Amino acid sequence: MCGPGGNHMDDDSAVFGGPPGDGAEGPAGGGKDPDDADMVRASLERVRRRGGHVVRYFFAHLFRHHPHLRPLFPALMDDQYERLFTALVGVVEQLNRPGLAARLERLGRDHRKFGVVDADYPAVGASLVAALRRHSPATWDERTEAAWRRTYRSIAAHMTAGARRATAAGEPACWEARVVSHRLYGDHTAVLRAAVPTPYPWLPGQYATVEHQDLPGVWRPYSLAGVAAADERERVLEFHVGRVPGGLLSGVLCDATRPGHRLRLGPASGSALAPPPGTPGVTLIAGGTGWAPVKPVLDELLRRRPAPRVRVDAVARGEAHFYDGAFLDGLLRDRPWLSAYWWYQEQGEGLIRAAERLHEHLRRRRDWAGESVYLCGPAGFVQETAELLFSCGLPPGALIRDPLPASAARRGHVSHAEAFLDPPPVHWIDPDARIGPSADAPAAPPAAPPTAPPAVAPIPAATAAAAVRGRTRAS
Ligand SMILES: NC(=O)C1=CN([C@@H]2O[C@H](COP(=O)(O)OP(=O)(O)OC[C@H]3O[C@@H](n4cnc5c(N)ncnc54)[C@H](O)[C@@H]3O)[C@@H](O)[C@H]2O)C=CC1
Repeated sequence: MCGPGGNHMDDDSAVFGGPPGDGAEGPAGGGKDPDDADMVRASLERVRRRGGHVVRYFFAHLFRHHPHLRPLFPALMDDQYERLFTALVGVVEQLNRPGLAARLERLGRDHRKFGVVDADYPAVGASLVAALRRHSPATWDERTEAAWRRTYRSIAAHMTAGARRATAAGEPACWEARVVSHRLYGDHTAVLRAAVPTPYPWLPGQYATVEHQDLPGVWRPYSLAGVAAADERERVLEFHVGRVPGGLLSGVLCDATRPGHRLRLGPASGSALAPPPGTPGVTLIAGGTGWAPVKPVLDELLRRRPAPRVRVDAVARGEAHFYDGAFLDGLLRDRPWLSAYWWYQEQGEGLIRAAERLHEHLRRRRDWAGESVYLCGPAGFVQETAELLFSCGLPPGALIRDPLPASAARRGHVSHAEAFLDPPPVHWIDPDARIGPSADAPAAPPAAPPTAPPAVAPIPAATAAAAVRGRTRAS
């Protein structure tokens, strides 16, 4: 477990707020005056075009007046600017909406891993107001400033309340973990396992933010993979790390991580859990390392009695990219009734050819009634596949997926200003989506011994030729 005094800033969240301690004031973030939210929104809208400057000024102001806070942030601040502004925009857009209070409380809980304490909130709030004031000289007035101050007091009150509640409940700020195995597949994906000395509760489909000993302050979310029994699962965690070109943590986790290295983990989060017990049929669709959350979800489904009808569609760039093929091969050997298909492109084919093949197959399927679909992978793939499934008649409520990454919407933006004019949706690692396994989410069903296989969903004749069970090019 980590003690206080960590030095981190999350990837998807940011410290902001006013003086804490005077209690939540009405609806989250709204302050006492119902007009505050409108004033704050309008004020933020006016500086959006200069968002990059606002955030840089904010950090300069903060570190100048409170240099002791500098170590709470990573050495390299580059993407911190955008993360902070995105988080700020995300919260301001939700002012006075239901659910924001709970979101802020979870955010406060998660900020404990950075070493943030109650006393830091006023400093951050003051620098934020200073930055906003500085960048809206023509429109800033006393009423605007008062609205921001009230709003931040309310936000900070919810965040600090969440942090205090988690601490009082005995939840660690973060968990220490030690790498016990590391394997790099091809040049693209590392599968690593890490042991945690204390139980780390999580549910299939959730993720953890991870920090490596050599990159203090750089936290990134990774889905929790692995398929051991629940008690063991809490002690040995598996992560699948795809190399991100130019990425910081993924490079270290792929190339410079060895058994014995220390990691720190934030609490398990995420609401894209396995379909509820009783779901008759489930299609699991994974693109690339989107396989990581699908793996434990599949394991959970296979343990259910009666087991649902399960079909797996895994998509990758090439045969070599099925880094966990041996695991799926093993499942297929032991369960002849399980449907699992690999879709990949041949050398020389375009990146999305495999996805196109899968989509052709999905389009021909006619058995969507009562089916649930669990979908993970690259944002573009998830978005296109979801649209296709809806057009095939899958009800939106039958699709389980994480929110799309903000980076998907940022593609093509050349400046902060553009990104702020066309704000991204929240990252799939979205505080909104955070559910503490013990608090809000249903408990994982107990493991059951294998019994008779469920009925097999026959592949429609028209698609049989297009999808081959096992590790085969789907042409
Ligand atoms: N909860 C979730 O949704 C999770 C999402 N991920 C995300 O999945 C991604 C995996 O990356 P890699 O393993 O490098 O996968 P990748 O980039 O190798 O893509 C895998 C396959 O997906 C298809 N694909 C990729 N981009 C596409 C697009 N724009 N349109 C249609 N099809 C496309 C292609 O057929 C490709 O072969 C990462 O971005 C990661 O953040 C990973 C884990 C969980």
